[in-house]
Amino acid sequence: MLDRIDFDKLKEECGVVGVYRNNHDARVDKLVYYGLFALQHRGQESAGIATNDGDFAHFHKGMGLVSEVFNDTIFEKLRGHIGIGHVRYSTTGESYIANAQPLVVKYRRGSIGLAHNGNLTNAALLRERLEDDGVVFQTTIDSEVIVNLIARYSNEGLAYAIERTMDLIKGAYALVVMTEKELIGVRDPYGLRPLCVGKLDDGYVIASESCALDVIGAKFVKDVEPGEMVIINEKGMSFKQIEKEVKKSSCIFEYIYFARPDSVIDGVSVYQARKNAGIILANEHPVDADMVIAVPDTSIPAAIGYADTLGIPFGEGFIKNRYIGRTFIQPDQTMREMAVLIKLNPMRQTVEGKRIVMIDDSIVRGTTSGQIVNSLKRAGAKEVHVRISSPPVAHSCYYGIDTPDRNQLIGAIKTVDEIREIIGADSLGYISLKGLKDSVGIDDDPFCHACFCGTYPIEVPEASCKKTFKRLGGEK
Ligand SMILES: O=P(O)(O)OC[C@H]1O[C@H](OP(=O)(O)OP(=O)(O)O)[C@H](O)[C@@H]1O
Ligand SMILES: NC(=O)CC[C@H](N)C(=O)O
Ligand SMILES: [Mg+2]
Repeated sequence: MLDRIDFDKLKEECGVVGVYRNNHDARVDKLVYYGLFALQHRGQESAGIATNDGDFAHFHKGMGLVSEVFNDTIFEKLRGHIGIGHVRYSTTGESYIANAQPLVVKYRRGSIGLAHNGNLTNAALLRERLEDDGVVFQTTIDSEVIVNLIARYSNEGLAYAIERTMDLIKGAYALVVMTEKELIGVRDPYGLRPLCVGKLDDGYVIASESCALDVIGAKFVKDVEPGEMVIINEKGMSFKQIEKEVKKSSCIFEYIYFARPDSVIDGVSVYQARKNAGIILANEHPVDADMVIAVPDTSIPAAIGYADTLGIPFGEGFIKNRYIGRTFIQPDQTMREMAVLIKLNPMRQTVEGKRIVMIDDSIVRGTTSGQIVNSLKRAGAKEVHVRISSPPVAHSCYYGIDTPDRNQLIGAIKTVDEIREIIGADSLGYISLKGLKDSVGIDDDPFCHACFCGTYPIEVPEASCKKTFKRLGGEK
């Protein structure tokens, strides 16, 4: 049997988009599609679009990339002036078609479509309670708990149902929810996952990142605030603050790695935050070298900031094969070891004989750094100094990043010097947590940085981990 290598270790986060057009004869299918296309970096396992024409819901979901899942025949049936879409990276429940989103449920009041980015920390418990009440689940994802609760409370309208549901669900969620009449977006009270709103000439868009608004010609209106709901219907767009009690704790990893650099999240340009991190990293860990290189693509802005600050030329040290998908079929163990090289090939022409500073955004298991430092040396680099624009990842995330068990996190089990030795670097420096926070530059530390410091904004009961869900779902 062929072996599969997972190239995307912590890559994705799920992306959501919702579009509402005032004219009931207008269609949203292509707008949702292009919005999802812009959010593809957030999830590559499955993609789906659900629309509503005012009377009926239509949907299509499939495994793979947005471009692989949809075609003209499928668009034919995705009629309607309201629509939502989702690209998935699984956090609770396996990656298979039944777990693809959006979820669409039909019941006596009509239909509810829901797309979720994030991860609930009490889904297992809520699911058990719902099952005790006779609810039957069709998927093993946490998001189905949310849609069930919304349906249960929907006798007084969608906004009320979501509000009631928010009293019960805990954890990370940025949702877009749709009925025959309206589109609602909501961000959890901690604001763990991003969500923003834009305006079209004839309607509105809600999306995980502002880059999705740009591609469909929507004008950015605002970020949805933590605990805030945006309600879009025939009366226009309105906002309602649901919860204010907790301290904002948005995921700082969005700035480091997840989000696209052309997005602006909570008023901060992701590109600028990454570049600032490079500048701060240069001040915290300078080194005498001939060339600064990035591990493409995420760390390019940080590498530019680092190079500019120390007056060292920035160069291209790797060529990235852009055609590698989520998994790569490997014939044998020897090829397995070449996996990272297939993705990132060093440029002998630029690195040979030079003292190189290699900037990457993070070290999680240490696989990438270990293999590419080695490959740079084989390509003739005289010295390789590694600088990382985030602190050591030493704690698992329960809010939507698929970081492995703690004992697989190299930052949790090894010292910086041990890691330097393991990856074969001549020196290794990580940005400090303070430096990272300063790079984003928002006062009062409105971030979750539990993966670095181990302080979790929301309690994480053992039973809520995804393994429990896999068991509940009877999966392998
Ligand atoms: O220490 P590791 O376990 O190797 O994880 C860290 C690496 O993973 C990510 O890259 P990834 O290859 O997932 O995606 P990218 O090409 O978008 O940077 C990240 O940018 C680091 O390069
Ligand atoms: N990465 C995510 O946001 C995942 C959403 C949801 N928990 C799922 O597994 O489908
Ligand atoms: Mg990388």
